[in-house]
Amino acid sequence: MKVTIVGAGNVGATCADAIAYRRIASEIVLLDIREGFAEGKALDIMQTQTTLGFNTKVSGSTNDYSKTAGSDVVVITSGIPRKPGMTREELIGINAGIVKSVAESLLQHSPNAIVVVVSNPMDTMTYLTLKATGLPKNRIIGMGGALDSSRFKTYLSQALDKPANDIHGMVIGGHGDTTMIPLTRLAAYNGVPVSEFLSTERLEKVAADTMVGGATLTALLGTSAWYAPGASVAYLVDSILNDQKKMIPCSVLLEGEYGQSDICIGVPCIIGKNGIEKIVAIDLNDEEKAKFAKSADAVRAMNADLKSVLA
Ligand SMILES: NC(=O)C1=CN([C@@H]2O[C@H](COP(=O)(O)OP(=O)(O)OC[C@H]3O[C@@H](n4cnc5c(N)ncnc54)[C@H](O)[C@@H]3O)[C@@H](O)[C@H]2O)C=CC1
Ligand SMILES: O=C([O-])CC(=O)C(=O)O
Repeated sequence: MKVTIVGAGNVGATCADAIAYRRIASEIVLLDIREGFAEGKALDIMQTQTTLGFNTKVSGSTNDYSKTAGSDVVVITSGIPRKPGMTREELIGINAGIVKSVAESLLQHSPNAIVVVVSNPMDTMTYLTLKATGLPKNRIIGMGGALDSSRFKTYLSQALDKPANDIHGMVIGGHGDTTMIPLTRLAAYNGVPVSEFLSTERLEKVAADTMVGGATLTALLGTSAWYAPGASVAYLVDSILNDQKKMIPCSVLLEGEYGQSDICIGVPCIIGKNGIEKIVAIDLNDEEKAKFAKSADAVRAMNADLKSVLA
C-alpha cells in the first residue's frame, strides 16, 4: 500500500517515520516545495531501516506529483503552523490556498485515494478539500480528534496516576482551543467512569488542559507540536490501510447527524478501507448537545471565510 504525505516539515516527516517504523504501508512518498527537503527527510528515515527493522520504501519529491501516483492514502500537512499567542484560525489566509492546490494536484495522480487533512484550521481545511474536490464524504477525513483524544487520555492518566492505555475517552467538536469537547462523562478507567475517582473540579481541569493542549505545546516549543500529531495520523492511516474499523473521532461532513448539516466537524467515526465507513451517533446529554451546537456555530463561521478561495 502506498501513502503520500505532502509537507515534509515537523508533522509530515514524523508521520512518515511512524508509518514506516510501524510497517503500516509498503511505500511512502514525502513531497514538499522546499528544494531537496523531502528527499533529505526520506533518506534520513531510510537510514533507520536496519537499526529499527523495517523495509518500507520511503522516497522524497520536490513538488513532482508524478511520484505520488497511485497512492491509496494521501495526507495533507502542508502549510504554516501557528506561533505562540496565535490561534489555529489565524492560519486560514495562507493555508487555504496551499491546501486547495495540493489536494487538486494529489487527486490528478491518485484519483482513488482517501484524503487525510491535517493542516490548520483543520475543520475548515477539511470542508475546503471536500468542496474543492467534490469527492464523496467518506474519502475526506480531517485529523484532529485522534490527537485531542490522545491528549485527553494522557491528562486523565496523569490525574488518575494510572496507565494511559487503561483509559478510554474521546474529544469531539471543532479542533480549536475553544471548540473542543472532551467527553468527561463517558471517559473510563478500565470500564469504570473516571468520575468515580476524580472530583468534578479535577475533571474540569483535565478538560480545560486538553482544550488548550496544542496552545500549551506551541508556547513551550515556539511552533506547534509534531510527535503526537504525527503518531495520530499514523494511527488513523493504519485503521484505513488495515481495515481495522477503529472508532476514531474525525472531522467529517455532517448531513443531519448531531443536528448539523453542511459542516465538517469532529464526531466519532468507524474508520476502515473505505475511509469514513460510519458516523457513530452517541447519546449526548443536554449540556453536551449545547456545547456541540456552539462549537458547530464557530466552525461554520470560519467556513464563510472560504468564499474567495472556493469562488
Ligand atoms: N490537525 C492537527 O491535529 C494538527 C495540525 N497541524 C498543522 O499542520 C500543518 C503543518 O505543521 P508543521 O509540520 O509543524 O509545519 P512545518 O512548517 O514544519 O511544515 C510544513 C511544511 O509544508 C511545506 N509546504 C508549504 N507549502 C507547500 C506546498 N504548497 N506544497 C508542498 N509543501 C508545502 C513547507 O515547506 C514545510 O516543510 C500546520 O498547518 C499545523 O497547524 C499541526 C499539528 C496538529
Ligand atoms: O496547536 C496547533 O496549532 C497544532 C495542532 O493543531 C495541535 O497540536 O493540536
